[in-house]
Amino acid sequence: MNVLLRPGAVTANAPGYMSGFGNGFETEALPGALPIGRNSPQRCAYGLYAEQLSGSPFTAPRASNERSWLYRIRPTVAHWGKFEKVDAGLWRTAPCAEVELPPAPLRWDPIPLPEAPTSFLEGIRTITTAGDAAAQAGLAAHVYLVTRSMRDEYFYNADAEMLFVPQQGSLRLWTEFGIIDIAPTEIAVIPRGVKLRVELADGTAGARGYLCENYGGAFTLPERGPIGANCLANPRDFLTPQAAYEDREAPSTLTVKWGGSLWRTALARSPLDVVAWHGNYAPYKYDLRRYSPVGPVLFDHADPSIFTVLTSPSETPGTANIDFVIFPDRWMVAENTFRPPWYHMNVMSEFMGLVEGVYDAKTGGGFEPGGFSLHNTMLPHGPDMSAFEAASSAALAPHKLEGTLAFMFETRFPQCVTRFAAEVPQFQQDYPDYGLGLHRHFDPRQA
Ligand SMILES: O=C(O)Cc1cc(O)ccc1O
Ligand SMILES: [Fe+2]
Repeated sequence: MNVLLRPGAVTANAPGYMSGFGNGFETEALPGALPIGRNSPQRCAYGLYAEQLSGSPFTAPRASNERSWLYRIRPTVAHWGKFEKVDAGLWRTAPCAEVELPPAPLRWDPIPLPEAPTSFLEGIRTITTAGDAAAQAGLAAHVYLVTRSMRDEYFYNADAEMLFVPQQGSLRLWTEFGIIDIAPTEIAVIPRGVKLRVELADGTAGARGYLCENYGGAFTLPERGPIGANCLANPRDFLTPQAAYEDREAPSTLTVKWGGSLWRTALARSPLDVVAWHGNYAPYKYDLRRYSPVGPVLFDHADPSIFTVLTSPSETPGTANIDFVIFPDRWMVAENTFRPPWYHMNVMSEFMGLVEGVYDAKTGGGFEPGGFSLHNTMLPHGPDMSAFEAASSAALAPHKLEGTLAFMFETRFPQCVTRFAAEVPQFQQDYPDYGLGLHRHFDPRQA
């Protein structure tokens, strides 16, 4: 197995990563900490405890069976004090029908970082929820705002797997499995039940990004079908951290998101005490700039599913609980084609964000990096007037879209807007009208 250092950061204390999507990894921070050829020796090396973390039912088919074995200073149950419910701030969980808005396309300006010191746990702002967390179906789409690191504060999410999409500022995720550094244009996935704390990277005063809580089937790579064995997101570009542990005695807290609420207990030590682990249930990161898009090379605009990075399957084939789709740099070459997204209505609902640049369907302003939009189930949407007028009269030479990165959380479920999102000043009151400006071009005398 390849062991890689973070590209561009080959220093003695740079976290190390292992390459590959969904591999059976093995890694140890002390020599000999990992039992060889067995999971549960009578006594583990260094006096460690063995603990299994099951991300799928024991009996799931091999292709979706996920578990890891963790060798830790104490088992998780020894970190288990009395939990008290704490204020979840602006974090919401499906089902959450706080407000009812008329059906319309919705959009928001970027939400600024707060002045007050705000940790990752305090800085979650839920924008939409969909499905039902207890039924293990659906998602929540959030913005996170971070201006202070979690130090002796630890967290795990029992409700959902978490997909981080940084938009501004870098984060260091200290997880039970090792350390993950992420910056804008990268993503990280933290599986359900994995403990972590979220730090601002050195030199980062504040960080903002998008967070998708996936209540359903774990994210996996989409099938490539006739595309074949290469392109889109290639498995070797997914990086999982090598084991790293904290042996720290200090007054600490552990917060657990369980059943839509936050519960907290006091601890006397860090629970990130995993010295070695093996298995295929582990956090990972991926640089979206390594995505190799495949698209129309002669004419027409293909469905955005060609740009799927990760998919959370449902029980119905082809009907995703969530598709995570990106719109990265790429050449536009289609002949005699309206190249931006077409006007359409979709049974899947579409939450979109913009990491950087300009999105080709919205060139008239208003969809800014850090902003986001919601085109809900079966609601009409498409290019704004500026994008339509330019694209329908442009000379169709090959043209490169550069410095751009939009993304979509697309789900089979309708998305409910939270009260926060409906009342925040960044909610664009006039966006529902953007289509009204599209001119009539119809002339029955001219084909
Ligand atoms: O609505 C959007 O902007 C996302 C989108 C992009 C695209 O190229 C085709 C369909 C689609 O929903
Ligand atoms: Fe769309």
